[in-house]
Amino acid sequence: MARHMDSGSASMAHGAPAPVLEVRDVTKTYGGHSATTHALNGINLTIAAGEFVALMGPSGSGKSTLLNCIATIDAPTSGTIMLAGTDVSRISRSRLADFRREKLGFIFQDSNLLDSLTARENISLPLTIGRVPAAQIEADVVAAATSLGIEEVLDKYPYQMSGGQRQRVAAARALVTSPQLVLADEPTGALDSKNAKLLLESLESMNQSRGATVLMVTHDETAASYCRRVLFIRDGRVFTELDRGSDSCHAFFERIMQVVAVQGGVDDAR
Ligand SMILES: Nc1ncnc2c1ncn2[C@@H]1O[C@H](COP(=O)(O)OP(=O)(O)OP(=O)(O)O)[C@@H](O)[C@H]1O
Repeated sequence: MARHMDSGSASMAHGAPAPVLEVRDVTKTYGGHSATTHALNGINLTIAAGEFVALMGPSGSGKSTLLNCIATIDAPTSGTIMLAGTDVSRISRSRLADFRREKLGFIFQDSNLLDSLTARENISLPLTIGRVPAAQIEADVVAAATSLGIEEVLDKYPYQMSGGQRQRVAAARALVTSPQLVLADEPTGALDSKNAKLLLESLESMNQSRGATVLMVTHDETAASYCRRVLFIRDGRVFTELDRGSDSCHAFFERIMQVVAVQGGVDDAR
C-alpha cells in the first residue's frame, strides 16, 4: 500500500540514521505578475544516510526544480533545505562550488565526461581539484572502477567506450569522493535496457556496499524498482510514497505500476 503523506519524515523512525537531506516547506515560484508558475508548493521530504530513493512524477511536476534547489544551482522562494546538517541558503557564493564538490555527486542522463580525458582522468577529476594526494587518488579511482565493473576501460577515452560504459564511468566519478548525497537525473534515460540494468545494479551495489545515499529522478518504473523507496511528486509536492520493504525488484515494480496506474501519468513525460 502506498502511504499518503506530505511530510516524508514518517520513514524516519526513532533511532533511524541521521538525515542527509531535509527539505522543509520549500516553495519555488517562477516568473512575475503576469506569468507566475508555482513549481514547488511547500514540498517536504527527508532522506536518511544510506538510502536509495527514486523521485517520480509527471512532466512539469517540479522534479528538476527540486533537484536544482537541492544541488544549490537554484534557490527556493521559501522554505529550508538542510544538506549534511548545513542550511544550503546560508552558504556563501564563494563557498558554493566547493560545497557541491565536497558534499554532492551528480549523474546526468548524458555522461558529461570530458572528451579529452581518459576514464581514469575523468574519475580522478573531483579528487584532483580537491588536492587529494596522487597515491590516494589512484587507490580511490581503482576502487570505484572495480565496484562499477569498468576497470578495463580506465585508459580509454569516452569515444572509445560504449554508452553504458560511459555512464558507469560517470557514476564512478560521482561516487569516488564518497559524497554525502548522489543526485542522479534520469541516469538510465539514454541507455538500452541491458545497460540500464547494469547501471542500476551498480548503483544498488554502491548503495549497499559503500552506503552511498542516492536520490534518483526517473520516469522509468523498472529503474525505480531498484530503489528502497519511491517518492511520487505532483504539482510541486510529494503526494505519496512507497517503501520497498522486503519486496523483490519485481514485486516492487508491480506496486509502483499500481500507483502510476491509479494516479495516472507519472510516465507521461516520456
Ligand atoms: N526557469 C523557469 N522559468 C519559468 N518556469 C519554469 C522554469 N523552470 C521550470 N519552470 C516551470 O516549473 C514547473 C516545474 O518544472 P520542472 O522542470 O521542475 O518539472 P519536471 O517535473 O522536472 O518536468 P520534466 O519531467 O518534464 O523534466 C513547470 O511548470 C515548468 O514549466
